[in-house]
Amino acid sequence: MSDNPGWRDKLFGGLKKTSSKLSENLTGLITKGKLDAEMLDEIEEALIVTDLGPATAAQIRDKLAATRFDKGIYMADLREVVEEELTQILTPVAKPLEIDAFPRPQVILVIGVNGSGKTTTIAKLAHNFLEQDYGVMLAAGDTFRAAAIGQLKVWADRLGVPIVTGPEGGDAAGVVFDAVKKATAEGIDVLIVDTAGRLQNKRELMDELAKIRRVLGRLNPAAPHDVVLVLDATTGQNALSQIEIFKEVAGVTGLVMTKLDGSARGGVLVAAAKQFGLPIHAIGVGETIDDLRPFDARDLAVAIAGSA
Ligand SMILES: Nc1nc2c(ncn2[C@@H]2O[C@H](COP(=O)(O)OP(=O)(O)OP(=O)(O)O)[C@@H](O)[C@H]2O)c(=O)[nH]1
Repeated sequence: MSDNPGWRDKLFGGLKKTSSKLSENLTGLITKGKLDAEMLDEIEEALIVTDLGPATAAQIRDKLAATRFDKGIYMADLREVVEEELTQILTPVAKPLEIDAFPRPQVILVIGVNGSGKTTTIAKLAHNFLEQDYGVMLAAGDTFRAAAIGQLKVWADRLGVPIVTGPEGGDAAGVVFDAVKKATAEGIDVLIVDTAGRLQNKRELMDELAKIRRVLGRLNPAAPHDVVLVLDATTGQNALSQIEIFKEVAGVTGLVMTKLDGSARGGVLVAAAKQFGLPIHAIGVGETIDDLRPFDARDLAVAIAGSA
């Protein structure tokens, strides 16, 4: 990935809202007294009302109970435990998208509700793969909206990568079929496929994704190699129900969370990791092409705990 020294500032600056929310909830609870059961309850409740999720809150409570009970506790101690536990939850899921499919191309289906940052994420992924010298092609599988096709075309032009499109309202599986054939013929390494994000009509979406899968499977039984769900951090707990639904309709293999710059709800990434254990490939920290970063567990833990 390109050297973009500003991204860390963006991540830490962006997650400031999340960490401040956590501090606000916790500061009032820390007194000079020793850590007792009542204080543990209050800390757990304060953690639950952030977006980290009840299971993470319970884990942090247990750790505090095991290591600090009946001892004096300060905000710095609490931050340290939060950072440690978040690192422990996030480390196993931090997995960049690797291009290792043989035969090529590796087919990456990108799914997510409209507005989640799907198109921008596709462009950012393409940019990252180009920087690693992979040949990239895009497929406009969201045939439902002309705007989606147009937007993806603009990115393809900007990046200088080929794109396969079909008419608005056309058959998405047909576009994907053409794209795989073309990508194979041209020796492309990575084919990134945009898909429709119509959760309003779950049945239709499920049918469409199933059809895309069938068509892909006919050309290459290993495809799609990745099914990446794009989630918008600002939607908070709603992101968790989206994972639930898309897992059912599309067989999600990994996550990208966007808009971690400036969301007070970034803690939801931890809740997602704890609840689903799906790989987290990358995070979006802004609107420009360089703003997709590989997911680093410790950085995120430190940024949320505010312990930097
Ligand atoms: N701040 C910020 N904005 C982002 C990020 N990722 C995407 N966006 C913005 O979010 C908006 C929606 O992004 P799109 O990529 O168009 O989202 P989409 O899911 O394809 O949405 P539709 O085009 O409605 O299907 C755009 O204004 C993007 O610039 C991010 O990581 N941070």
